[in-house]
Amino acid sequence: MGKPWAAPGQVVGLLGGSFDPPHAGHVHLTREALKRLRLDQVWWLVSPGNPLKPNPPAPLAERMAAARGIMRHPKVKVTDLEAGFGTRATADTLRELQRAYPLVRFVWLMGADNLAQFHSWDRWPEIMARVPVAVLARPGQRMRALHSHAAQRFRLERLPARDAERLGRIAPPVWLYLDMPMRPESSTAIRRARRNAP
Ligand SMILES: Nc1ncnc2c1ncn2[C@@H]1O[C@H](COP(=O)(O)OP(=O)(O)OP(=O)(O)O)[C@@H](O)[C@H]1O
Ligand SMILES: O=C(O)c1ccc[n+]([C@@H]2O[C@H](COP(=O)([O-])O)[C@@H](O)[C@H]2O)c1
Repeated sequence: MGKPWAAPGQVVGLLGGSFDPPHAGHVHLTREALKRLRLDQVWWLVSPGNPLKPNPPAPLAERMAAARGIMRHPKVKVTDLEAGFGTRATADTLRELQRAYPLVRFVWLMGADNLAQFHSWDRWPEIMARVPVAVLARPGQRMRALHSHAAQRFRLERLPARDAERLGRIAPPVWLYLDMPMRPESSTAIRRARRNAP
């Protein structure tokens, strides 16, 4: 796959995930982020494998094809950039992206469940230092996320949601939590339902 392109100064949201499989919750998060954060683009980073998940996901090509099938929007690109870089840890992926696209402004997007365990990610403060972070609501995760270790440690760097449009142009560390109409889908639930299907 060719590398995606962004013009100098563009603000590009990054949604990293296993996408095993991709679902309507991912699409919803992406559309909300595009609109609320005024992003020029969103790039999905379909992960070769989450470093914290012991079981390997479905083959990358399968997840890429499914992601391209479900996420159709002119401003969204589904990528396997991490496979190309040979990175798994997000801190490494961001370093490579910033090296490859020095004039692009990246914003890390994630669901609230990921903020709740963000402090277990490899070199997570480096991620906060590299890019603004937007955390989007996910059912049942609001309190866990907002009381998480990462939220507490970076409480002074939290931007109010009303300033969402500015997030991508503020120097990190900076983050915000965005409430939005929530979607219940999860890949775990879909995999379970498929396993139990007759
Ligand atoms: N329904 C949803 N609402 C909001 N964010 C979501 C939703 N589903 C996934 N996300 C976010 O999308 C990103 C990628 O998610 P991922 O591919 O792990 O899907 P998942 O449904 O959480 O998978 P799994 O159940 O296997 O952990 C993560 O930041 C996650 O928080
Ligand atoms: O860098 C890490 O240590 C790290 C630990 C857990 C998850 N991540 C990233 O978080 C994103 C969401 O992962 P997942 O598996 O929950 O979809 C994906 O881009 C992973 O690579 C990254």
